[in-house]
Amino acid sequence: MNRRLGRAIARISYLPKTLDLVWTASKGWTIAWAILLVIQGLMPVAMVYLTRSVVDGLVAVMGAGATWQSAQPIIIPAAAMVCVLLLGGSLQTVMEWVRTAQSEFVHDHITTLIHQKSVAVDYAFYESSEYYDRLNRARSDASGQSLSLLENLGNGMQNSITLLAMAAILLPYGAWLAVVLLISALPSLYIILNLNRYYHRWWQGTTTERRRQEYYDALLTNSNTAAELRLFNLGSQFQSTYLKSRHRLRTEYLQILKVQSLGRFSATILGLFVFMAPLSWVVWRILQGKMTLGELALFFQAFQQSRGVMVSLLGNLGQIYKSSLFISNLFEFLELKPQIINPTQPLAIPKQLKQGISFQQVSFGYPGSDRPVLENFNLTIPAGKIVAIVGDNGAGKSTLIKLLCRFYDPESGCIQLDGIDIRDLSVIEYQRLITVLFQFPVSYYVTAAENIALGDWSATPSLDEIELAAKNAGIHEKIASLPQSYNAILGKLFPEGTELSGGQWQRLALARAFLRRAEIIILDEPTSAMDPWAEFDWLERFRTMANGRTAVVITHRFTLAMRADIIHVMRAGKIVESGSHDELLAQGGFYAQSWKEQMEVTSNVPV
Ligand SMILES: Nc1ncnc2c1ncn2[C@@H]1O[C@H](COP(=O)(O)OP(=O)(O)OP(=O)(O)O)[C@@H](O)[C@H]1O
Repeated sequence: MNRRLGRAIARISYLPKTLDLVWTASKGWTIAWAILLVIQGLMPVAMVYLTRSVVDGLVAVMGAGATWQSAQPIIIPAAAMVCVLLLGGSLQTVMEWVRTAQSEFVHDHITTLIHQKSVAVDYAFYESSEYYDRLNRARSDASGQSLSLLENLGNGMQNSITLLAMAAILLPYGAWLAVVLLISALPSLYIILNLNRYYHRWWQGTTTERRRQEYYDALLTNSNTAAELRLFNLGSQFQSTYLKSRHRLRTEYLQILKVQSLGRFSATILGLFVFMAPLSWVVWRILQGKMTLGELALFFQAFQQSRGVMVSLLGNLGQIYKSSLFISNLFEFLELKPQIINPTQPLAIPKQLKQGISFQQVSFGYPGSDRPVLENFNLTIPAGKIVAIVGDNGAGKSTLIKLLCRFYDPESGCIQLDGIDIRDLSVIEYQRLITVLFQFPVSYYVTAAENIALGDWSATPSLDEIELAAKNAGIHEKIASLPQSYNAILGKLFPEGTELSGGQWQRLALARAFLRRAEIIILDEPTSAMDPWAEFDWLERFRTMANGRTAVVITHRFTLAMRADIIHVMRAGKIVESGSHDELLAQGGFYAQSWKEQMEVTSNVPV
């Protein structure tokens, strides 16, 4: 019970934060919205008063005989009633406009916050399914829920204003009427809050399942999977998995809807019963001649409207509760704290590497895994050298790179750059020293020039610099042959885009690296999409770029590894052999054996 209360309070505590968020996103529109709310809140009360004046006036006219003179007192309240009705109609339109503008601003603000957080969190988050659940929950209609919360808060206030004013009107007829009205609301309130909590718990618990649906939807509709899906005839298989999952969620959701509808229906019936009691009392008073017909009209309108307002106030409270449950997901996401943080007093980054990089007694295992990938691991990468790391699948090569890029920190031991622990350096400045050429570089669907400029975007490189990088990487001719040359959009996602081959995308990535001019170059199977001739050409270009810089090449290709100054052979998280190509061949160990096998396979001739 205490825990439930604690959780409820924690969620309600997001309310001021949500208001702050909406306020920051759209100050002017929010003020306009608040003014409109107050005006709209007072309008029903005005209507009730005017109705009484009109009805009492009519009764008097009918008593005195209908003449122009006796009808005069009715004209002003009747005209005022028409004005209030007209105002109500036009305010509704203005309110819609204000709400739409406000929602646009709030949506953009929330999206910006989510984007900022997604970029700021550790890379490690992207390797955990829990993160995706959180992101999914945070994104799920966050702006809609914030505005719904605000709207319901506003409507709740508007309804409260109306209700208080109505209560004031009813008070002369007996305080018990207001009490009846309030008490009748309690069971409904309980039902509404519980239903919302139940729905949210279900929604939260099914996040992974909804993500699975999105995954299968993407498999069925994505260009990456289109070829294999057709060849392996996987369409019906994926569709059936998708539909099974949809069936489960749909059935559960419809069940919840049923329970919700029943709950709301019971609340309405209860409210109607409560309404009967005061109404019977009024009818009885009129029969006794203790109330006028105008008072009957006033009472009926006031009580009927109060009941309507009460129902909608309850709805507001339920929605506020529901939205705060959903918005808590957004704030929980925004509160995620990165583990890779800057030191309070970062040391100066070495201008040029002199000694190099060294892994010292590094131990590391992935979060949630009890098996370490590296244990007391030592490795030296001398400055200005090209070092290749070869090894079988799962040996830990990529893990090594992730540690070197500071995507993760070691559990023990350290990685040093010219003798400085990289944790003592500013993360951004340190990562600025590194260029990584991935096996599957990102294909940015922007222009060719922008694709290259992204290598050093903050320096706003000139077209000459971009062209030089493209020439160095051997992709200039291809770009120049496109009708719009460097302004050509690449990829097929957008109109008039030109698709490149895998090897051409890899060359474009090399051009980015040329432009970045980083001190440390990391290559993760960078030539996997190239034929041997292209690879040879690429390697020559890479050597030009790497000249004097420190490079780490991860590869299964021995034709690539053999060009490195030093080759390390990695197996099961350990370096088992080190040396130049010739030295390793002479050792006759694992490298020599693998070399022989690979040469036999590629040439089909025993070596
Ligand atoms: N994000 C992760 N979470 C948990 N375990 C992981 C993660 N990434 C890799 N591993 C595990 O760590 C071990 C080393 O993986 P790593 O990717 O470093 O190997 P690799 O040498 O690069 O392999 P390959 O040559 O196949 O790319 C493997 O057993 C793998 O299952």
